Amino acid sequence: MENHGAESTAPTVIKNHAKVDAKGEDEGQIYEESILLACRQLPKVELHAHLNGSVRPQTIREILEERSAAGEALPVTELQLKDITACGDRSLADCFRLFDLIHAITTTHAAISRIAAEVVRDFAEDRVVYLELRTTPKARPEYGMTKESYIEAVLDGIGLALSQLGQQRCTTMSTDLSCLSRPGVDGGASEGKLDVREAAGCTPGGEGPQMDGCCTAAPGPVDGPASVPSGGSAVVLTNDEAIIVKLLLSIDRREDAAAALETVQLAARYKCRGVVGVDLSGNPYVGSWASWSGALAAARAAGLGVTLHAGEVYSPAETASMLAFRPDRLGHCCCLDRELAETLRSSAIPLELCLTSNVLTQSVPSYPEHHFAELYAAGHPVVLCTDDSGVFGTTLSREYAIAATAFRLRMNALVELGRKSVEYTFADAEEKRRLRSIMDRALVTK
Ligand SMILES: CNc1ncnc2c1ncn2[C@@H]1O[C@H](COP(=O)(O)O)[C@@H](O)[C@H]1O
Repeated sequence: MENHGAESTAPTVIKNHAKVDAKGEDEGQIYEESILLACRQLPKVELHAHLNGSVRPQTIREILEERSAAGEALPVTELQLKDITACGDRSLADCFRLFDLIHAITTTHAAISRIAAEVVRDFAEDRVVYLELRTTPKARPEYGMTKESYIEAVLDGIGLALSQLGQQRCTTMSTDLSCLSRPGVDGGASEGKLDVREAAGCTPGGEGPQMDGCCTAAPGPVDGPASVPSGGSAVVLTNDEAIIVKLLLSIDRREDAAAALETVQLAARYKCRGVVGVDLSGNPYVGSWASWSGALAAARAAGLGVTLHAGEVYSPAETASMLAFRPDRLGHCCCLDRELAETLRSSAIPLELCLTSNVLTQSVPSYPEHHFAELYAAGHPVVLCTDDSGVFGTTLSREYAIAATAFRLRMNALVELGRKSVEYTFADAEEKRRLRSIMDRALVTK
């Protein structure tokens, strides 16, 4: 592996406060701010992000305020709210208790749409050019919600964000080139600037997204090379860098075979609306593989991508069954014995790796000891992802900055990581071509 080669005149060091508190100051040092800023300028691919885990803490507070103002009894106590909105070390078991609390708050179609819209905007702001968002469809009869209407609410939110992103790009062209400058998840240090060539592709009011089949923010006819950022933290976007968003439907491990099959059937039905695959997730201590394997085989037969959370805890028999199933991708794989690790390596199944999630939940002991290092060095296909950016207080750029520091990767190695990630997406051939060309330009200019 290579050195990242960052300049280091009086660097601002970002610390992981949870680790600082627990283990002393130096262990909290995880990257320099200059590296984070550089990572924010890289086009990136996010393949493992759970919708309700990516919710902004502020949104949770605001939804509760609205419910309180409407005279509703609140589903969480002050203490629980503090727990949800504080990012830090938590055991996996704590995480799943937290997700139940978040679900008790985000109960309505409006809340789900809002969260989906915000999550898409946050990833776009972080220069994610391709996002596969995943969520578990939920039926809540008391709120008039079916699994189908839940999916519609998510798609509405994605569509709203894409249309807003498209409008911001186009309407601001004539007046203010810094229109994409808005507070970011971690402080708003990045600014978006539009390439003037976009002007030719903009219609007054902007173009809306195409939610029927393809979820892309305002693609325009201009296809020119990316501008080289003039310095600082400006992110320069060109029209063909508009974020592409796809949806995966998750099967929760608490669900039985019938519920899992229902999710797969919904995913197949919503293929024409941007649903590209199915995920198996949820508390790894719950349920058994045999309950969902039939539904997952049906997903594959229906032409859907399949990705599985595997080996988040040590569960060798189940992990062996999952590897034998040969899904398109796997998430985590933190706890494998030597034999399983060898099977994984020879399978060449791409891995979605979530550094901060795994460290904070103590699935791996520290960033430098994360299995990313070994797999990356061995040339195994790996993709850096956030998992639950709201719950773990991270962004994809931050995960890249942590990887750059912990594994001593240069910027071009990170671009190459993003470029390879394109091959593991569930995007179609044309979308992959477009994404490859974005990555290639970044490789040349960084
Ligand atoms: C920390 N590692 C993890 N391991 C396993 N499953 C996880 C997870 N993080 C999130 N989820 C899954 O995603 C749901 C929240 O998003 P949605 O309501 O579906 O949008 C959680 O309830 C859990 O099932």
